[in-house]
Amino acid sequence: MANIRSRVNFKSDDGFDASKQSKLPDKFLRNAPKDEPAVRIGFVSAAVGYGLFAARPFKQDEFIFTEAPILSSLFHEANSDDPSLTKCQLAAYRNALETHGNELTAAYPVLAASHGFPPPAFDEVEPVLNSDALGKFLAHGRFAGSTITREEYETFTSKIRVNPSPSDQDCRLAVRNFFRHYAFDARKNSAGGVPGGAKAVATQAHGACIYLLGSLVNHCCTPRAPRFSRTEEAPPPVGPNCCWRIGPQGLAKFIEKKHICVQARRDIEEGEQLTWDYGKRDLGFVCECSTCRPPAGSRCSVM
Ligand SMILES: C[S@@+](CC[C@H](N)C(=O)[O-])C[C@H]1O[C@@H](n2cnc3c(N)ncnc32)[C@H](O)[C@@H]1O
Repeated sequence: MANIRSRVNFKSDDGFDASKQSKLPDKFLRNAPKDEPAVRIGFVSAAVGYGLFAARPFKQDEFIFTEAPILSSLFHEANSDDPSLTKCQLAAYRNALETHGNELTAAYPVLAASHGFPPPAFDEVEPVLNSDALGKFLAHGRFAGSTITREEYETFTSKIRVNPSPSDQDCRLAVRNFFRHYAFDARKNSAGGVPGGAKAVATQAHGACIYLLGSLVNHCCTPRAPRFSRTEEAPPPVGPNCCWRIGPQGLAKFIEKKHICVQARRDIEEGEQLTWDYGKRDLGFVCECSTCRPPAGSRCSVM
């Protein structure tokens, strides 16, 4: 994918060098995530796109991974039409493309296509998906590659429309939409909620962050409490299995400013998709989660 870097020629600096932030002195590490394969990227469906999957079992409350942002910028849903905000977001994306073009294009092919970069062929993208490239911002926990097959990738990317000659305005709109769906509010002590959430407030001091892996976690609706009698067997666990927080708080002193930390809400099996509840009423997409569409044969526990 050398063509991406050689074609990218933008100048800007969002001033955050994640690679310098990812190592902490041991004294700050309290119960940090284990440094063994934690997550892998996989394909959920053509409608949902990629997702993140457990590469090993996790116990309830276990820390899964901590990751520095690949890019950060300003974001405020209520002011998302403000040209100065979209200008900052575009500059941040272009800046990140210069240094991390291959990873960004592999992780977010739709956004790249809106900037005129067609999805790379599977043979080009597979080494990126399968190497540590997508896990390069992990401070704790390790990336275990991808399970995406050629067929899945090609089916997914064949539906992506490339804008052959995007204007600056096209690019700004695409990046704004991207921030709505992928950015996390990185205010001190933010947790739970939703990437690009309505409460996301961004000023110079509070950036909105995109994470190579963290931003690939999909939404799952929280079911209402299941009703079952004492004699009945408890239904299998459903609903979101993870939660997140950004920045140091509580006992998790190992979390750096602007780093996202992902934690298990309940026991998670190897291979299970990681999800959390975006918490928004208007999600901006038709929900395909396991609560709304339980797998065939499973008992619905939403009452
Ligand atoms: C934060 S991204 C998650 C990663 C995304 N699947 C991808 O491939 O880039 C959020 C986007 O993923 C899709 N998505 C996430 N959860 C979904 C769900 N439960 N049902 C349908 N689409 C979902 C929507 O397109 C949403 O805008």
